Formats: sequence, structure tokens, C-alpha cells
Amino acid sequence: MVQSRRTPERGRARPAPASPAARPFPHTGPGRLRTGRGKDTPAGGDEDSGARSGARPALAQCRALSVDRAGPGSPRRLYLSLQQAQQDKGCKNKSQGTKEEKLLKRQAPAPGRDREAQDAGGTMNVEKAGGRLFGRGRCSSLSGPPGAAPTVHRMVEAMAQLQEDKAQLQEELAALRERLALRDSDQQATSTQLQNQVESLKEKLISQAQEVSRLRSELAQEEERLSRRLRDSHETIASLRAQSPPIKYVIKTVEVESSKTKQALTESQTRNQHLQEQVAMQRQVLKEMEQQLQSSHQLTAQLRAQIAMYEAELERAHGQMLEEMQSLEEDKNRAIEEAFARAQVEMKAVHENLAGVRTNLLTLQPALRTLTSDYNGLKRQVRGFPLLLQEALKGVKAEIGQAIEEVNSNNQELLRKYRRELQLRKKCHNELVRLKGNIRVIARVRPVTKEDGDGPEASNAVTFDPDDDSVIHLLHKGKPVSFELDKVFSPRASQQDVFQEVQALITSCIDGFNVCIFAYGQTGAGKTYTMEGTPENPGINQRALQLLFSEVQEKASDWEFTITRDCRPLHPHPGRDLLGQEPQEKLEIRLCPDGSGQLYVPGLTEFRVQSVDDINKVFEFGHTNRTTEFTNLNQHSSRSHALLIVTVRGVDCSTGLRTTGSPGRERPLVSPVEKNTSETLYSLKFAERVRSVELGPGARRAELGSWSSQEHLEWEPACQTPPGSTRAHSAPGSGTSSRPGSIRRRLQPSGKSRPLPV
Ligand SMILES: Nc1ncnc2c1ncn2[C@@H]1O[C@H](COP(=O)(O)OP(=O)(O)OP(=O)(O)O)[C@@H](O)[C@H]1O
Repeated sequence: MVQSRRTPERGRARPAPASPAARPFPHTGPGRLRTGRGKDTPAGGDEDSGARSGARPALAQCRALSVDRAGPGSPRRLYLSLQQAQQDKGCKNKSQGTKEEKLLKRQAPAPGRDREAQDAGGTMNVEKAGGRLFGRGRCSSLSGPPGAAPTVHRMVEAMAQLQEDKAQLQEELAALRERLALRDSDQQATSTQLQNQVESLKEKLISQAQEVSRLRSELAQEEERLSRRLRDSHETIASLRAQSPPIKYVIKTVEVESSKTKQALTESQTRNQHLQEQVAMQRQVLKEMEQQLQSSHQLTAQLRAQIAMYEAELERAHGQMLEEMQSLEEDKNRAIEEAFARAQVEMKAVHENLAGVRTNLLTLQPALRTLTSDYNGLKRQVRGFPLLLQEALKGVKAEIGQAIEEVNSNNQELLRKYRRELQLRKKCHNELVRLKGNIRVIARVRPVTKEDGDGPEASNAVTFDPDDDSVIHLLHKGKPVSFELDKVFSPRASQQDVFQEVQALITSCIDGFNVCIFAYGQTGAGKTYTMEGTPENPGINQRALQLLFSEVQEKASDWEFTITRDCRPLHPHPGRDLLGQEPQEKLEIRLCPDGSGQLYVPGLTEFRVQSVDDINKVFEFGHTNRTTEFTNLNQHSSRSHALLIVTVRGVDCSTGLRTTGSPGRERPLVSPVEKNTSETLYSLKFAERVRSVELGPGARRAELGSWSSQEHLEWEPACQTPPGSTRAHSAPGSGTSSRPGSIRRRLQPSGKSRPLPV
């Protein structure tokens, strides 16, 4: 127990302490408390009890408020403030403020009662002092000036805003870099735009820096204010502690003065104990506040660090922007310099051009005058151009007419030469016919074959004159008989030798002359071999046809030839068409109604052929249709009596002259063996008789398609023979005549001549 050093006057209330803050909070222990003038104050005691009962929630509320008001300084509250919505904060503050006011009102004694408590003694003062300190006073002091907590909150919000602004600035910087990377021809315009943006960014940065400095100053003020409050609290606590001894003294004094006050002392001690508890609680609150203040310091340091970081970032961005601005400025200056240099060069060039143009103008003026005069001259010429054109056209027409006349004259000359050539060819042919006769008889003697058998009957009965190839000697029944023909081929003669003798006839056929090669002789004499030959060694037919097509192809540029052929049997039904649908039907041979004397077979089938193969196919087709008469001597004899007619129709492309020739064919004479001498003799006699027949000159079947009557060639009267027919059978008086100039030699075995049997 602590005893007081001085004793106050009895019956008098102790003087109230100079300030509520100087009121003692004694740790009385079991001592009594004297209340003022020693008067018990149950009402005051009730009021104190009420104050006590209200002090606890008030302190708790103050603590809550302290935490809440100082909340922005704590990390937890800081993040709560960021997370919670603004209205939540407003409602909460409002409700808390309302609670606080209610609690403070309850805690704060009414004016009258306060006066009574002051009158009642130091206990009441202690209670008031404690209430003011830890109730309204503390709470109000901790709450700070109105707007202190929102200021911190605004700082946090500003920091968040700064972060957002920083991100936005970073995005804008990235976009700016992209745009900077993409600067091109419109660099100048972009540079201006970027400069504007940079200016706005600079202004924004400056304003934000000002805001940061302002916030920093506010933060420093708040920190200073909090430090000052903490210092005041420490001083208050220290002063309270320093005021403890007088309270102890009063307790001691009251203990000896009054027994009545013992109860009050007990109550005061109880209250004192309660107040001590409250003091402990307040100390705890203070400790927590100090911790919060420390946390606030730490948060402030963090915020400062963040602000410093942001400032550094801003500084860096600012520096980067300055660099980019510098780069842009340099680019702009460079572009301006280049543009200026280019403009100077262009201006110089323009000046030079201008000077040149001026010089040219000076030079061109005389030229312009010359051109003007030329133009006027040309204008006059153009006016007279139609007349000039007419004259020129007239001259050109005259020249063209003259050229046409010259061409016509040349054509006439060429035509004349062509006609003369034709006449020459005709004369040559006629000369050939005259010299050789239009019926020539050629004898070909085949070699003795196995089919001729053995013995004297198969001996050779034919001999030749080595000095005359037109004489043949036959030993008939021991008597030599000689014959003169146009040509005699020995068994050594080849197919080509025989063909060369008749080759000229093919040319005559193409020229439009009818040609007939007639083979005559007994069966097995070699007619088929001579005319057809074998595939390996073709005869006259194949060679003649090959020559025919070859000649036609050579003349293809000037002539259009159509080659057709038909096939008809000679016997036993000479009027049948072997190529027709009905080969058994007999056709009539009629005289051409055009008066040409030509014979024709109405309805006879003709095939247009393009090659020798086509002709052979047609011939084979006709052969299959032919009635075959088999002979014992020769299995090929069936061919020997068919007549193959090849007609060559030609049109001269330049003159329109049309020609038609038919190389009808049959067999040459001619067996060499003894047993056939009778037949051979008969054949030779027949041949010699035929050779004695003289025909008129060969008729060229030519007609001019488009020539005028004056241009018609006047051909000699034709020897009218049907195509392919044998002219040897022409009727007397129809152009045939004896050949008076021909040499007729009949060589007799004895050298005497005798008439040839006909
Ligand atoms: N110049 C020749 N050289 C070699 N063999 C020949 C000659 N002439 C005919 N022959 C041969 O004689 C035989 C009879 O000839 P080919 O068939 O030509 O007689 P042909 O007169 O046509 O008989 P046919 O009147 O019965 O038809 C054939 O085997 C033929 O090969």
C-alpha cells in the first residue's frame, strides 16, 4: 500500500487537476479512495458504473475505430479497401461513425453530472480523464483531422491509378515503338503526330509526377501527424505515471479520515481496478496501434519504394521517350535536310530547265515560224489532196491495167507455148505410131519348163536371129518357118526388158491416148507370167500401173487425175460386170450417144483407185466373181480371159484441158517346145496378120473445159475404140487402113518368101 504525502482539507473536494490528461491512474491495491469532500455519491457511483459499463465497449469501439481509421496504413486494411467497393466503405464508415457518436455520447457524462462528479472528488475526475483520454479524446485524436483516412485511401487509389497509367503508358509506348518502326514516306506527318502525343504524354507525366509529389507530401504530413500523436500519447502516459504518487497520498489520507469513505474507497478501488484494467487494455491498444504504426511505416516505405520504382520507370520511360523524340527529331531534321537538299537540286534543275526552255523558246520561234509556214503549205496540199489522189488513183489504175494486160499477154504467150508443146507431143506420138505402127506385135518365148515334160516332144523348136531382134524361127514338123514381128524376146529376156518396150505407151495413156496391150497365145505359153508376173518379179501390168501412178504423182501439181478401173470377162460371158452386185447379169455394150464413136457399157461398175494395191484388190475381187474355167495346162488360166480396164481422166489445172486414156491389157504371144509348135505357128501367123492391120493415127481424147471455141485444140479425127477393147478387131473403113510403108518380110526356111496364112 502506498501512502499519500499530503492530506487534503476535510470536507472539501480536492481541486480538480489542471487537465484531464494530468489525472492520476493509481495502482491502489487494497487502499480506499476518497471522493472529494468525503461525501458518498451513489448517483455518481451509478454514473461511474454506467461510465465503466460504457467505457469497455467504447474502448473496444475506439480500438476498432483506431484500426479502421488507421486501416489504410495496415496491409490488411489496404487490400480490404482495394477489394471492397466504395459504397461498402461509405456505409461502414457511416454506420461506424454513428456507433462511435452514440458510444461517445454514452461515454461522455452529461454536463450536470460531470459537474457533480467534479464536485464528488478526484475519482470522478480520473474517470472523466480516462474517458476523455481513452474515449472521445483518444478516438478523436487517433481519428485525426477529417479526411485523413480518405487521403490515404486516395493515395492507394492514386497508386492503383498510377499502375494503370503506367500499364497504359507502356502500351502506348509499345504502340509508339511500332509506329516508329513503321515510319515511312509520311514520316513527317507521323513525326508531328508523335510529337503531339509525346507532348501530351509529357504533360501527363508531369501532372502525374506532381500528383506523386503531392501524395508524398501528404504521406509525410500524415506520418508526421501520426508520429506527433504517438509522441503525445507517450507523453500523456508518462505524465499519468508521474501523477500516480498524489493519488496514493489521497488514498492514505481518506483511510484515516472517514469510515464512510471506506465503502466509497472500496468502490473506488474496484473502479480503480477496473480503470487499471482499462489502462492495461488501452496499453494493449496502444501497443497494437504502435504495431499498426510500424506497419504503416513499413507500408509507407514500401509505397515509397514503389513510388521510387514508378518514378524510375517513369524516368526511364521519360528518358526513352526523350531518346525517341530525339531520334524522331533527328529523323525529322534529316528528312527536312534531305528534302531541302532535294528541293535545292530540283530547283537547280528546274532553273536549268527553265533556262534551257527559254533558250529553246528563243530557238524555236524561228522553227515555229517555219512550221507554221509548212503547216500552211501542207494545208494547201491537203486541200488539193483529193484531186491529187484521184490523179494518183488514175495512174495506179492505168498501171494495174497495163500490168494485167501484160500478165494476160504473158498468159496468152504461155498458153500458146503450151499448145505448141501439146502439138509437139502429139506430133511425136503420131510419129511414134507411124514408125512403130499403132498395132505392134511382140513375141516373147518362155523357157522350157518341167511342165513341158521330157523327150523329143519337149525339145526346143524356136530359135532367134542374133542380128535381128524382130525375127523368130520356128521348127515345125522339121520345117523352119520364120516370122518378122515388131520385137522378139528370147527366154533370157527379163520382165523389165519386156516392160521397157511398152513403157512409152503408159505416157501416151496419161496424155489421153487409148492403149491396149493384148496377150495372145496358147495355154501355158506365158501370158499370165508376162502380164501379171509374180509378186517377186511383177509383169507388165504391175509395172505399168506403178509407172502410171508415179507419172500421175509427178504431174499432180498441174493436173488432177482420176483413175478408175473396171473388170469384165472376155469369154465366155463378155458382157458381165465382174465388180458389180450381180456379176451374172449380162450388160449391153453400146455406142456413145455423143457421136464420139466411143463404146460404153451402161451400169458398169467403176472403182476409183489411189494405188496399185487398190487396183490389185479390185482385180482380185473381180476374179472371185468370175466364172472360172479350169484348164489342165495351167491353174492360172482363169485369169487370162478377164479384161481389166484402167481409165485415167486428167484435168489440166491451168488450161482446163481434160484427157481420158485407157491402158487396156491382154497378153503377148507367144510355148517354145516341139509339141506345141502347131499352136505356136498358129499364134505367130495370127500375130503377123494382126500386125498387118493398119489403123489411123491415135486419137487423143482431149476436151477443153473452159476454153473458148477459138482456143479449142483441133485434134485429128480419133480412131474410135471402146476403152480397153482390142483395136485389132476394129471394122474396116472405120479408120483402119493397110500400112503401105511397112516392111513385110516373110522369111522362109528355104529363103523363099511365101504368104503368111491369115
Ligand atoms: N518368161 C518366162 N520365164 C519363166 N517361166 C515362164 C515364163 N513364161 C511362162 N513361164 C512359166 O510357164 C508356165 C505357164 O505360164 P502362164 O501361166 O503364164 O501361161 P498362160 O499363157 O497364162 O496360160 P493360160 O492361158 O492357160 O492361162 C508358168 O509356170 C510360168 O511360170
